[in-house]
Amino acid sequence: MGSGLKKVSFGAQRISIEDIVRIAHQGTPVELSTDSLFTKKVDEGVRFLDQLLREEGHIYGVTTGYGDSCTVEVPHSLIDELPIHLTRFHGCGLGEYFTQEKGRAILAVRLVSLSQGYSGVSWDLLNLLVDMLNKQIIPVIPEEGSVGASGDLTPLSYVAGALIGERDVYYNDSIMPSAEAFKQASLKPIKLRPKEGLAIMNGTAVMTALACLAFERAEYLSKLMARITALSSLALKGNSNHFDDILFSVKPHPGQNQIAAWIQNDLNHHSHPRNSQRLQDRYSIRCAPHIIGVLQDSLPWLRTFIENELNSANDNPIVDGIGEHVLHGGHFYGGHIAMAMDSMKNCVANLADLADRQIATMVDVKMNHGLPSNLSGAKGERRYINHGFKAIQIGCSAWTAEALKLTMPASVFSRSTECHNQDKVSMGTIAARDCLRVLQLTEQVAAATLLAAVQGIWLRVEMGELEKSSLTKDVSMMLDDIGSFFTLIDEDRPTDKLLRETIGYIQQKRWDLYES
Ligand SMILES: N[C@@H](Cc1ccc(O)cc1)C(=O)O
Repeated sequence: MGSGLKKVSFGAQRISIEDIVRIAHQGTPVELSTDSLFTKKVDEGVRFLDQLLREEGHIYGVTTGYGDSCTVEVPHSLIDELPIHLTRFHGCGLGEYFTQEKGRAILAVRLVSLSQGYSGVSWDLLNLLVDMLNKQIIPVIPEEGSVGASGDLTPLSYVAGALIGERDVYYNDSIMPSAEAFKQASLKPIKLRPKEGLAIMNGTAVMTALACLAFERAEYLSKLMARITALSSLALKGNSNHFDDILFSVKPHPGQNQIAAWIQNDLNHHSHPRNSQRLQDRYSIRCAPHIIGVLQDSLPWLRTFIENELNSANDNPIVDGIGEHVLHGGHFYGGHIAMAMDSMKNCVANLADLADRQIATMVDVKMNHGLPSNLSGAKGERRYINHGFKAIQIGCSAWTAEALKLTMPASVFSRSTECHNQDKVSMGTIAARDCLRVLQLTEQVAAATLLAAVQGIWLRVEMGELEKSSLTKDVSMMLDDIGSFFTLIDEDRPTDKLLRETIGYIQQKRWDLYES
């Protein structure tokens, strides 16, 4: 995994969402930049912290307790032990464990923050993070226990713990103590220098990593829902006038117009009606650009929020070694990611609802313009015992309800915690986890609706009501490809494997949608 790919360089360039996604999915190798300003920042940060400690003997988080305990002075003889204690008392994470993929994203995102050069960490620490990513030694991190404002302290303590050889990691297809994995990979755990425990843990890496992974899935879903809408419209003998470019020129949301243009092309709609005789389709077809467009128009600001957080020194205190300042603030606060994730999950769940309404229309003879009940492909007497897409449509109702239920914003559930030191927190990590779950559920509804629309189109062709030759090249190619793993449902059969396969294809972005 990973070898042979172009390395992602940390320290000088801005890192993109796509860089993090590549590292997560493909294990793309990483390296530290040799840029002279970056090198100087790291060198000076380490030097300045040592000097300050020698000359003044007092630095928050180095010679004091943490957070509310900052008034506790730590005797110099115990300073070395302090960061180890930070990693250990935060070892209380619960819940499921993040997958290796997510773990890789988290490691990489923390490395982006530390390689801004404002955390006062050593080359040994940065190099070990790079080695762990390149040798695929990935901390096993529990998902729960972060309020997302004093940083993702608890989950990130599993990164810090792994670096010092005390926690479990995924390595070579098994889970083992990091000390053992390091031995097998000829690496050595580090001894944390003063402030390094805080530097690893005091930031937003977990929520930001999840946000990067969520973004690329949402971006694809937006396009996929445009294609599914076009296919649903074809299956339903819908009215292509609803996506007319003159119509959309009078409402200037660019993302909405992009979605309408894609659907218009898919429907081969090129002439404009003088006075349309056609009836108006239901909102789940007619207003699809207005619904998908909200996500499409949000993608640019979501990207800005996520990538600015990603490329920040989200740590406390900030160590400016060159200017010789230790600056105390709240850069571990994940408010932007919390808002991005709460907003994204709302936009995405609306797509689940949209697709759910489309499949509901296609299976119902009261609304589907002459398609068979439940889209069943059974003929003659066989029709009496076959139920087509009935249960799949019921499943969509369940997945959609679950997605909609999760749209409750997490960011409004701030709780005062840690003896009221952290009296306002972001809950961004909870928002990001919810967002990923909403994405999964929405991909499920999208897969079901995609298959239903394809079945509907095949039935229309069979009924002689749709000419294959009237379809665009892109739509035909996608239909042919889907035909390679999905055959018309005429006799009832279990469809769980087919659905899972289709969801997998969505997550792998199997279809190059609207790229040419
Ligand atoms: N995030 C706190 C530090 C902290 C660390 C660990 C804690 O358990 C609590 C607080 C700060 O920088 O101010």
